[in-house]
Amino acid sequence: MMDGETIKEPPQEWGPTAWSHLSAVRDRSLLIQCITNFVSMDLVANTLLSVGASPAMLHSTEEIPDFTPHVHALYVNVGTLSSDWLPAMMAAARLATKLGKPWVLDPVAAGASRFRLNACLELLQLKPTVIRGNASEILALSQASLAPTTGVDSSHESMDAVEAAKCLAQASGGVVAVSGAVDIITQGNRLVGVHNGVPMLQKITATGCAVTALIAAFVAVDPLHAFEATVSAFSVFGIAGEMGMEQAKGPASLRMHLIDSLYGLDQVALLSRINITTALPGHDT
Ligand SMILES: Nc1ncnc2c1ncn2[C@@H]1O[C@H](COP(=O)(O)OP(=O)(O)OP(=O)(O)O)[C@@H](O)[C@H]1O
Ligand SMILES: Cc1ncsc1CCO
Ligand SMILES: [Mg+2]
Repeated sequence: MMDGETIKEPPQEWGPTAWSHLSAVRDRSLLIQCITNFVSMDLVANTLLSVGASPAMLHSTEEIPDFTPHVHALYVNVGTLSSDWLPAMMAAARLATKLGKPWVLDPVAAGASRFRLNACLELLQLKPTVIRGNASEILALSQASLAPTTGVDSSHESMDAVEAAKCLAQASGGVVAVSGAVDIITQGNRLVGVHNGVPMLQKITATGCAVTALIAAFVAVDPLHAFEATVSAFSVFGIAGEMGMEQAKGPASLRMHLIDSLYGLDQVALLSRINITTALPGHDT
């Protein structure tokens, strides 16, 4: 293989990988510190609880030295960022990095303001294990796009951000994930697409924040394989969305059935529904 060439992954391996990650998360009572936005706190906490993890929404700077050393992973989400929250995000991320704990960044609306973009760039310096955003956020962050985004929703398709994601992964040294109809996950010379999920997930606020929290839990069980953990978390969340949609009447009931489906997801359903590709249309892998 030539340097820089993308490795072709054997897709048949992903079902057992995702199942073993979900089983490990369920078995281990993982403590996940979440410094997340006000909109997402409820869905993030309930998503983590549904897979057996313990969410803790502690965001005071004063508590970080006592608490962060005990967590299995840290989740930082800048959705409702203000200047008084940034020091806690930075301190927690710095301590997690120093202690060798995985931490995951959700750069919500990264391009919406100079303040937010600078905050995200400062957080990037602290080497997140995984960065998960929508296409507009990843484009803004990788500075492939200098135009401001319109808000927290994506105005781009995830495929638009493939090259930006690869650049950001190389620059940051972490895993970069772009959510969308196809979730793109990349690190170094690896790249896969997760095709699970339903469009209605976009009609529930904070499902992106929730899948990032799930990634934090999955990475906590397997910090040395953050790429596999991230792909697994996306497929589990997407499958739960598909199964939830079979019972839902609209976004509000999908939110409820999504959580129930995450809680009840079994091996047979996961193995039969997982849909992962390694060759993306229009991208020569
Ligand atoms: N068109 C689609 N088809 C299937 N699944 C989708 C689609 N768009 C998004 N998803 C899924 O919805 C979830 C949220 O992704 P999305 O890209 O909407 O995040 P986001 O924009 O960061 O959301 P938020 O900011 O509200 O948290 C992911 O699990 C993603 O796979
Ligand atoms: C709607 C909204 N505004 C800031 S954060 C957030 C939740 C989705 O990211
Ligand atoms: Mg988001």
